[in-house]
Amino acid sequence: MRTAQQPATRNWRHAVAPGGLPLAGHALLMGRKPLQFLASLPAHGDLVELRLGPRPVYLPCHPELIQQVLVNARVYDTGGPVKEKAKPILGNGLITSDWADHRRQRRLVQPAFHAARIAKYAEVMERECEAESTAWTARRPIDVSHEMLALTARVTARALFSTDMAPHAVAEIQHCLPIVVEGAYRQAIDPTRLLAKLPLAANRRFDDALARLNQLIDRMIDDYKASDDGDRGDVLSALFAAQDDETGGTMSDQEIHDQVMTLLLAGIETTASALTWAWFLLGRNPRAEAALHAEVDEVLGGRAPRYADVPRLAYTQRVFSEALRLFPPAWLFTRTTTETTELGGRRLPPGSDVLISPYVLHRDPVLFPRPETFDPDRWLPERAKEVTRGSYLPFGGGSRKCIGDVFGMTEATLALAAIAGRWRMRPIPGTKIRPRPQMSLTAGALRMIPEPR
Ligand code: HEM
Repeated sequence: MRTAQQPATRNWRHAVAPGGLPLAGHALLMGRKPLQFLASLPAHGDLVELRLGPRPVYLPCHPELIQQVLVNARVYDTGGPVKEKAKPILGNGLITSDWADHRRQRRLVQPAFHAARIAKYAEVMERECEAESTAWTARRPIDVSHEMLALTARVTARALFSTDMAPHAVAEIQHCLPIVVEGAYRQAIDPTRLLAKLPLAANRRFDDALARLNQLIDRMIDDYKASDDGDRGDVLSALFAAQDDETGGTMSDQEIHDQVMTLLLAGIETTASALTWAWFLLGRNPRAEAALHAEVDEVLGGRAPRYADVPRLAYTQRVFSEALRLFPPAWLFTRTTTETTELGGRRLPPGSDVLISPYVLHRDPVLFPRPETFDPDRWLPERAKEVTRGSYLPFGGGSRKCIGDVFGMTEATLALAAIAGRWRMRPIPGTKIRPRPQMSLTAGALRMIPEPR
């Protein structure tokens, strides 16, 4: 019998995932229907072994085992083939650095995300959310995915670089980022590593978009260094000002470049995907939509939301938290063991790949009753305290927990409130979307009709 709360001494249940084939293992199942396949595995054990080709990989399904992996970042490092393929794109920044260097980098980048800086970035969020919510035409259908991506690209670009070059940078990022994200994902899942070398139009587009993003970041860095503005209140200024408490060291231009690229790739599509899912879910749940409208009307009384309103937009935040539970943008991430270790009573040799899937965890009926139901009030304080510790991980955990969690939550709360204050987002009957497990768990195009409220 599976239960959520179990003593540490219990006998963990191990299983090999069913359905493996002699050579391919579970690679075909993972390739075809990764979400359904992975979500079926907790029923088999607390730690499930699968094979992707010849390599065994491990999926811890119990929150306690997942915590063990996340908090022990030295033994469970971010390694393996996926990271090697990400390095030419992201360089050596927070996502790609190994354990020892990551600690130093995190000390240097963290100040850019302190509360006082977020308050400054929130001014950009307020402006951009207001601009987005006033740009639509009543009853003219929009692609919500496209709009949310444009919004989060503008917010992130302007929070990173608050200069006169911002409008150009925004357009360039909006154009290049989706191409780079899509290409990076294709490379990440290509076991042959040949795809990237073929003379395909898609590869040329990817190379061009990546080169343009790199040039843009270099120009922003040169521009900052040439100016004597000091602290402009943007992320770039914070990265230049950062000094390591332990060593007194600062970041080189190349390191700053790599962090900026990392922030662009980690911060834009994730928040946009979750916002898109939130609108999709609200469109199918009139009661939740009505509760959102009621809160926004009461707190804002018809004006645009401000950063200071965020704590009072509690239902709005619960809507976003629940969208993150059902459709966590980071649906799968990996760790690789750096030494022999033991997980759930099983010996893992060095170089073992471990998969962490917030999607699997968040849809486990043992952890979340009626897991498929969109119920923002799960996150009411009195109900949220019943949720098993470590079972809700939209932002990961341990020392590599998302550095942009508060940034993303603030941005999403302001975006939902600004739009819900003006519009009712009506679904178009017959519209079918399904989650696309790519770099983020995206929705693809989602057409909805904005109706004035
Ligand atoms: C709703 C939006 C977001 C979600 C769901 C999300 C999710 C995550 C998750 C799960 C991780 C951990 C991955 C791992 O452990 O391997 C992560 C890391 C990271 N995220 Fe986010 N993220 C979001 C928004 C943002 C934003 C807005 C930014 C920046 C502006 C950002 C920047 C980063 C960075 C730099 C890392 C690497 C942190 C490190 O290793 O120290 N994310 N994110």
